[in-house]
Amino acid sequence: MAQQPFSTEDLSVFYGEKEAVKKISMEFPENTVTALIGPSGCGKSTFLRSLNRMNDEIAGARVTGHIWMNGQDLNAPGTDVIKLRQQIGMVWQKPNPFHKSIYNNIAFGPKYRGVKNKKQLDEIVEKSLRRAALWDEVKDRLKDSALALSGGQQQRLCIARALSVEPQILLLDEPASALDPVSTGKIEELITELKKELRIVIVTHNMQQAARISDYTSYFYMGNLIERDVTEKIFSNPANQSTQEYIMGRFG
Ligand SMILES: Nc1ncnc2c1ncn2[C@@H]1O[C@H](COP(=O)(O)OP(=O)(O)OP(=O)(O)O)[C@@H](O)[C@H]1O
Repeated sequence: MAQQPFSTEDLSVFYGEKEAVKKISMEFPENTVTALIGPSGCGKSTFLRSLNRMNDEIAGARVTGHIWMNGQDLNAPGTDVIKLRQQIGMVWQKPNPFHKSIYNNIAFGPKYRGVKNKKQLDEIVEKSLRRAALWDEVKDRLKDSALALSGGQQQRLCIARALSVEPQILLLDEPASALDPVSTGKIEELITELKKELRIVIVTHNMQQAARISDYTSYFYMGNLIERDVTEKIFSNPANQSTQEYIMGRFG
C-alpha cells in the first residue's frame, strides 16, 4: 500500500507553562526508521507521544503546531483520535499486554473496529503474529494468557497488536530497553523487516542501536531539535558540536 506523506510543522508541547518540545518540524520519509536521541528529559518521548495525540491524555499538556498526514492536520480539533491511533500505532518501553489470551490481545483491535467473522479474525491474528516474528513460538498456545510469555515475546506481542489494525506508522518508545540482548536483537531485526511496509519512529538511549537500525537520526536537547540528518552523517560527521559530544558519550 502506498504510504501517505507524514511530517510535523512547528510542533510544540507545553506542560502547564513549560515548553517541553519547541517548534519541531520533521519529515518522516516512506519506508524509513527515524531514531530520536538525546539526554534524559530533552523531550523525545513527549514529541513521540504527540505524534498520535497521546499527550491529549495527560492533564495540563497542550500541543500546538501541525502534524501533517496526506495534507490533513492531525492536530486540528475534530480529528477522530481513535482512528488516528489505528493509523499511528504505539509500543511502550515496558511490554503492556492486556490480561487476556494471546489470541484476544491481537483480535481486540479488529473486533473493536467491527470484524466479527471468526475466520477473518483468525487470519488477522496469524498475519499479525507472523509480521511480528512471533507466530512460530505461540501458534500452539494462542489461548494461553499473554502474561505467560517472556518479556521479549510480550513486546513482540505488543507490536503484533499494533499491527493488527494495519497502521501506517509505528511509534516505539525504547521498545528494547527492558529486554535481554537476544530479545533486543529480535526486535531490531523486526524493525528492519517492518520498515519495508511502514514508517517507524523510535526513541532510544542506545547509540549503537540507533546507528544499526535507523535511516535518520534526530538529536534533541532541552526541547529543541538540534540536528536531524541521515544516520550515517550524524554518527560520522555531525554538524553540531553538542550532537558530537552526546554521541561520543561525553554527556547525557
Ligand atoms: N506528564 C508530565 N507532566 C509534566 N512534565 C512532564 C511530563 N512528562 C514529561 N515532562 C517533562 O517534560 C520534559 C521532557 O520529558 P520527556 O519524558 O519527553 O523527555 P525524554 O527525552 O523522553 O526523557 P527520557 O530519556 O528520560 O525518557 C522533562 O523536563 C520532563 O520532566
